[in-house]
Amino acid sequence: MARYELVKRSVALITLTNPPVNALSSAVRHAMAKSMERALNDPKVTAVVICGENGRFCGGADIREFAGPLRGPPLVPLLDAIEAGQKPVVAAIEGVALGGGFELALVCHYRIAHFKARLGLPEVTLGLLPAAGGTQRLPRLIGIPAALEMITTGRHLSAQEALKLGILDQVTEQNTCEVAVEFALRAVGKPLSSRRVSMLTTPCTPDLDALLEAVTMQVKKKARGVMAPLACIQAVRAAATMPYSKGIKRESELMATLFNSGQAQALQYCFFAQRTAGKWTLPNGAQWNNSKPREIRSAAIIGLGTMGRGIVVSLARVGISVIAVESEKKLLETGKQMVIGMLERDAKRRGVSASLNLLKFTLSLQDLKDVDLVIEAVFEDMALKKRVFQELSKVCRPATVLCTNTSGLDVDALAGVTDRPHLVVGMHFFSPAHVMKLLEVVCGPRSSSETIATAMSLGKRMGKVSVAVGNCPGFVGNRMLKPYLDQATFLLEEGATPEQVDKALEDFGFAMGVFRMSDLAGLDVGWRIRKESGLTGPDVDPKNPPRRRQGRRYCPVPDMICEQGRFGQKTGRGWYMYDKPGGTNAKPDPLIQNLLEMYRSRYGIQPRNISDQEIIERCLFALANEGFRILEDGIAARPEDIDVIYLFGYGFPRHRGGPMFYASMVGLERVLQRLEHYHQANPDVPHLEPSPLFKKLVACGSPPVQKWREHIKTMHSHL
Ligand SMILES: CCC/C=C/C(=O)SCCNC(=O)CCNC(=O)[C@H](O)C(C)(C)COP(=O)([O-])OP(=O)([O-])OC[C@H]1O[C@@H](n2cnc3c(N)ncnc32)[C@H](O)[C@@H]1OP(=O)([O-])[O-]
Repeated sequence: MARYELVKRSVALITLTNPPVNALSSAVRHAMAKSMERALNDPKVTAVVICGENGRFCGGADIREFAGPLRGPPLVPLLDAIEAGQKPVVAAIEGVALGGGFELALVCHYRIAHFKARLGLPEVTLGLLPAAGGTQRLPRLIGIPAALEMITTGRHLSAQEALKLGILDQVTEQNTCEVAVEFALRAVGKPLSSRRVSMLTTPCTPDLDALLEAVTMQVKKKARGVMAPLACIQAVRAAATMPYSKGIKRESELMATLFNSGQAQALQYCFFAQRTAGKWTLPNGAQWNNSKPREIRSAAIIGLGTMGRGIVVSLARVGISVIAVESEKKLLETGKQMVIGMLERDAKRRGVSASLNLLKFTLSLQDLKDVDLVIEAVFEDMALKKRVFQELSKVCRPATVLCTNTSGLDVDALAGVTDRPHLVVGMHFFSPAHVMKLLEVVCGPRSSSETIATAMSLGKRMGKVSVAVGNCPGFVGNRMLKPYLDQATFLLEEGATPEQVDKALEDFGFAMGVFRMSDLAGLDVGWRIRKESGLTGPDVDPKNPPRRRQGRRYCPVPDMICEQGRFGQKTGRGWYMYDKPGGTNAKPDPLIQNLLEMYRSRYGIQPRNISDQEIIERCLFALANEGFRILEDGIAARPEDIDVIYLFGYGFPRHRGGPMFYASMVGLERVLQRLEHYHQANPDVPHLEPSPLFKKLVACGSPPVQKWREHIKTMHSHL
């Protein structure tokens, strides 16, 4: 857990050995404490160097240990003892120094880092604050403004930036440990008092109150309802206004409040859920660590609409050659100009040169004969997509992987028209594809494990959070959206307004309420799908009772809105009104208010006051209920996968953990009761009927999310 060696006859080299990130587990803290004691007591030792094995200094406290009681020596006294020691201690930072790892570096008297190292205090992203002295030492070292920014955002710094800020003493391109040992030898005998960061005086910040106020407003706006950044600000204020001994107490009080909060649990759950999602597994035993992905050097995108353009950019910026195909010259030219502009802006932002030489634009599918992988991103029309896949079968070499970016159509039906169903897989990107992190990899029943591995690995390479899901209408994300959207429109019928529903959801933490989000996405897509499935339009049987379709409650208000040409932001009118087509500033529209009033009076609906609690319960419990059905049907393998999809694709607030985690935090029994209550009032809304899996989990005593998998026995796993 920590290796102790004597090098150059007088330097104690202490190496943290806790792969993969040398987290400060209880065993590591114990070994560190013993090693430090030995170094400080050994007269042969004149200086100490601390480093981490496998090119990684330290990833911080062991997050897995947060769930249980504290075992082993606490971190704070251990760090204090290092700083107070009479022999110079040098941190040799390679890879990462994050969280407690960064705080460990801060108590060392000197810090040397490899030029590729990254440093930071990401505790805030886990719902915590740097409570091993970080909030008190860092402001003393680099001043309040820079420390505040680092601590409240959790941003990782490059070694060069850390050097400029005065965090590091030296950055090296050579072997960091060897450089640190030489440095330590030179430091022997030099006075240490000015190197003990806790003894420094925090540099004075003019207009401290105004700065703290401005940052407070900023974090409140960015992360509505999130506690940790606010606690971080209070802790940093203590560094500016209190002596170290008092500041450290304040830091620890604030940490205690955060540590036991539901928000910290949710955020830590998200950290692990994101990593769990990458570990896909199929019933036949194939999984992430035994299936080899194909190497993808070249790809083709068919269709240069919004999605296609974003996908081209995502591929080209990670160095993959892309052939972009359109059906008409004009569309090709427009798409080309837009892609080039997007790539140039992206490259400028990242300070690199745009990889335009990787792009080729063509009108001919014949040009795709040698590519490794194709992603079809044409209009959402099954007949059109089938034609494209048939054509691809003829044109592409037999080993080319064929992917579809459909947002909900049957991937296996497309596989069926090709000569290689095993090489067909869904890659469902989210709009805008070069920005949104989520990728649903849709596994058809015939997709081979190698094909799935290839799509998952390509997603990772593009910086996406990829989640493997089964093939059913809407897959996971869009399938769950239906009950959520239905509940929102039913609430309008019953007396709510779009702005009231949105406000309740935004106060809950969503970046955007459901109606604002629908306006952004465009209302016409859903309208077309409803028309195609006979829910609205001329094909609806006139004998259908009003507000009912296919034996279920149905709200026609979204259709009425579309019939007026209100398709959302793009037409300047939707659930809200905007200054102009393409405008983003949503304002409540009196016309919508009138429409709702007329609609209610036409159907004799007496509007009632609807509480925010009812809005949240009906929208989010219906969402989670569909998640249980998805687990039952084997479309998602784990609740973590569903949560990750909602966090990265649908703006679900991270500090609530995702719909499934949120349901477990509220208490499954309570959610079940509320769903039963709403279902009784709406027996014609099947989405409100609690799923059998949900009831089973409650009957089993509502186990924590991580244990649900043991209770899920799907008849047919689609994964
Ligand atoms: C009083 C105390 C105050 C201090 C508080 C803190 O320090 S709070 C902490 C502040 N520190 C942070 O917030 C840093 C959190 N960590 C990271 O940001 C990244 O892991 C990374 C940048 C270190 C490496 O990225 P990468 O893409 O190369 O690798 P990867 O991300 O895939 O991880 C590999 C494996 O390591 C696991 N694991 C990782 N870290 C920890 C941990 N601290 N603990 C336990 N486990 C950890 C991770 O789950 C995964 O496990 P799996 O799935 O294989 O079983």
